[in-house]
Amino acid sequence: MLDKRIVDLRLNQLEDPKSKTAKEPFEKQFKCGALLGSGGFGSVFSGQRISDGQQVAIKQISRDRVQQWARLPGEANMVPIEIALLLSLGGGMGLVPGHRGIIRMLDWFEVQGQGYLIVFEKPQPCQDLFDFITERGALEEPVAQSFLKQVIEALQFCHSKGIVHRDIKDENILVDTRTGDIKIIDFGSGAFLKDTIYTDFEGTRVYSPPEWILHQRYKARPLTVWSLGVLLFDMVCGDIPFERDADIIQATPSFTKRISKECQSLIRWCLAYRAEDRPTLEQILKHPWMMENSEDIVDLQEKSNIQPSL
Ligand SMILES: Nc1ncnc2c1ncn2[C@@H]1O[C@H](COP(=O)(O)OP(=O)(O)OP(=O)(O)O)[C@@H](O)[C@H]1O
Repeated sequence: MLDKRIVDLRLNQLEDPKSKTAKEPFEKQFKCGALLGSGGFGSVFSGQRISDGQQVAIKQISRDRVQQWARLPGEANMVPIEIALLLSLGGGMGLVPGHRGIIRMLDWFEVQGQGYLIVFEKPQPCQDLFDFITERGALEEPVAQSFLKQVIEALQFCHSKGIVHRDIKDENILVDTRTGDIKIIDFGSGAFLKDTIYTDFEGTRVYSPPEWILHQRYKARPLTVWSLGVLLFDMVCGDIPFERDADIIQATPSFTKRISKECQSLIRWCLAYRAEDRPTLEQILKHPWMMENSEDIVDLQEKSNIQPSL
């Protein structure tokens, strides 16, 4: 984890490579606050936009930890693939409309010689789904259904833009604890979508499918659907189904809570051993468990302890 003092120093040393286009430097536009979380690729801080006080999240990425780079159209320099993917997803910068289920990138900056800063919207109040489940325990099935539906709709949008996330898990989903709306974050392990085989993977092993564990090969869509099976199990049981490689390749989840037959059947379908036996995203949305009456959010709040505010 990076020391806050060092980060402050870094923020003070910022140079904006696009200053030719009269863009204000980072430190003139944003104030950096407390550490929100840190992981494989960097650290995320809360912050504020100086012009209007809007709450933001600032992700600091060290150059030496970037695994994948991409070239932006018309630019000579490479950028971390997370920036390229977020630009393709639109929403925050430029004119491309985004999707309500995907976090909006408000801006990004290069820190000369050191790395990058990405500024995101920060829903208020919000909590990542890992913390949400840790605090409240397993979710009621209607709440899990609402979250899964929103995640799938956001993923369909990503796929329609030619992007695969590759690291769907509870830590990468933000919950607006007032409304129950979710947003997918962290495209740092993502890629441009292709129909052929991938042989690289920087996502989370316990969410990865048997074909990756056994052969280090996978296709994007069945990998995504497997991770949704792990996520759905995690939501309704309060923890992930598999910890060890040996359990992943068995592909037989043991339910630790009383879960409806329909929900179990959907989880088992997503966690089919053979990639070709798993459902598509469209088939998941049409599964009988997903078609069960989803109550409106007021009802969800009553059922699930979603708090009016934290
Ligand atoms: N826009 C945001 N608003 C609020 N919190 C956020 C936001 N983005 C990230 N966070 C918090 O910071 C944590 C880390 O974010 P993120 O996953 O993007 O970083 P990372 O370095 O790629 O982490 P990892 O390597 O663990 O995936 C998240 O789990 C979440 O708690």
